Amino acid sequence: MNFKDYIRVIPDFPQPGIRFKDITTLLKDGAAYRAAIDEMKRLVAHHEIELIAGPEARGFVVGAPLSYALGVGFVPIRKSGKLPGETIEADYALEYGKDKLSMHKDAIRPGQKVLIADDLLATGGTIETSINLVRQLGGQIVGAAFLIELTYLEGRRKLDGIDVVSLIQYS
Ligand SMILES: O=P(O)(O)OC[C@H]1O[C@H](OP(=O)(O)OP(=O)(O)O)[C@H](O)[C@@H]1O
Ligand SMILES: Nc1ncnc2[nH]cnc12
Repeated sequence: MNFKDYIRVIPDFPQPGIRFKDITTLLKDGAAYRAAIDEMKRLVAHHEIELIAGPEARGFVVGAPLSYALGVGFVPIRKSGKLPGETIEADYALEYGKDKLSMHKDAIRPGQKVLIADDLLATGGTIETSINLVRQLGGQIVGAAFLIELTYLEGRRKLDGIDVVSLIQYS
């Protein structure tokens, strides 16, 4: 399946100059969505994974089905002010803005092997900060998996030493 055919590119969203990769066109196609998750599962199959962590909101629509497929837990990384328990937080910047991410302090047991999952790797700001939060809680990052990678933004550079896989690349 050519997954790129299912992604819609919208120019100048959410701000001028950004070519937004819209995954809703893939998500609404049941066969394509399932095939994409199955393929991501195949790409990470060599890792020993105990938990998947993914950032709100699109990281949930990739990370949660992947965790179901692998039979492991899912931990949400949320924008600040959304999680009800005690949290740790960190500021971050992404391709078109900045925000604050948070995790529950008891989300991860020290030493747990965690795969980070998100829909898209752009500058890597979101994932770098997600990884820092997971590590702060004692989690061991075993890899990072994305549906889409914007290779021209070189987000991988921020993920030095981490096995990064992506299903679709834009260069
Ligand atoms: O590599 P980066 O430059 O950090 O950009 C990638 C991030 O940007 C998008 O999230 P966004 O903050 O737009 O939130 P959403 O998932 O709630 O739409 C996307 O889902 C990634 O998490
Ligand atoms: N170009 C882009 N399209 C969709 N989501 C993004 N997140 C960061 N950059 C993005």
